[in-house]
Amino acid sequence: MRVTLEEISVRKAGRALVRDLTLQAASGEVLGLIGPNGSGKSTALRCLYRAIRPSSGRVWLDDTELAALPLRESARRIAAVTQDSGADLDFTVFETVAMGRFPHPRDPRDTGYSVEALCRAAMRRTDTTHLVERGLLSLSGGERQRVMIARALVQQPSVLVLDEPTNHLDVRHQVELLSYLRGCGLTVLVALHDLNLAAACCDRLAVFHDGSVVGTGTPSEVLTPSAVHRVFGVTPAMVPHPDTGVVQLHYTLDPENAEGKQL
Ligand SMILES: Nc1ncnc2c1ncn2[C@@H]1O[C@H](COP(=O)(O)OP(=O)(O)OP(=O)(O)O)[C@@H](O)[C@H]1O
Repeated sequence: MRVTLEEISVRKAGRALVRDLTLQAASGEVLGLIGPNGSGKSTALRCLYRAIRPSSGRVWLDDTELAALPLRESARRIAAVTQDSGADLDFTVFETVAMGRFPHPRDPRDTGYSVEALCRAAMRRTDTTHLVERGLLSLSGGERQRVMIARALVQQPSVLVLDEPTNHLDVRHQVELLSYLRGCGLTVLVALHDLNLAAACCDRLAVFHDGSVVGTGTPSEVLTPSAVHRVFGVTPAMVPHPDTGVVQLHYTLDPENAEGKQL
């Protein structure tokens, strides 16, 4: 399913959070959203999973305008894993994962077995089976994040939206998740801060800066030293990955640079 954000603007308290933002992910493409803190990545994704309504512009799923779809219908097509997903849900892991079926009408012939099988498969994929009886609130940040990804998979969407899905994950689970995203065949829009993971995982990247998209292209087209310096204010060294050839960034830590700067 193709996803298009067309000239989206979002205004809050008299300020534009994103401005005239246009973005397209082809069907089955993994599109990475990268950019500094506050550049508008989450705001753009929120318009897609309908947590906020754009002040102007349109969102399309193939040729259907998102705003014309009932919420439940769009929830069948789009699953979102957000930065704060599940932070306040007092349910067991299994109950939480099973909530992914909520947008789907219940088939009267469904004995519950197929839903359970779907949940078990999603928990196996996200390495959360051993947590099945645990309360969500008792989990670590990374465990909870993997449970929320399992819930999104159980939704069986065509479009997967993930906002910083790796931020609590250890390196093994980061690699497993991003490997899954690369091969899953769904249209994926994923905001990532780690540019090396973004380069390894994504077919194309959209670079956000100050509420606008300032560049799109393959990782090697977009991640040039000058572009990274312009947008992020750091100058990395670039080397190709020895096995895949994908561009990788290396940073030099310079204490001189930090003097007088506010973090
Ligand atoms: N509800 C809101 N009211 C006012 N300003 C907001 C609101 N939500 C977001 N913003 C502001 O909009 C800008 C874009 O925020 P957004 O969360 O989209 O950025 P981001 O690129 O996802 O950042 P990060 O990488 O830090 O997650 C920021 O300056 C943020 O403070």
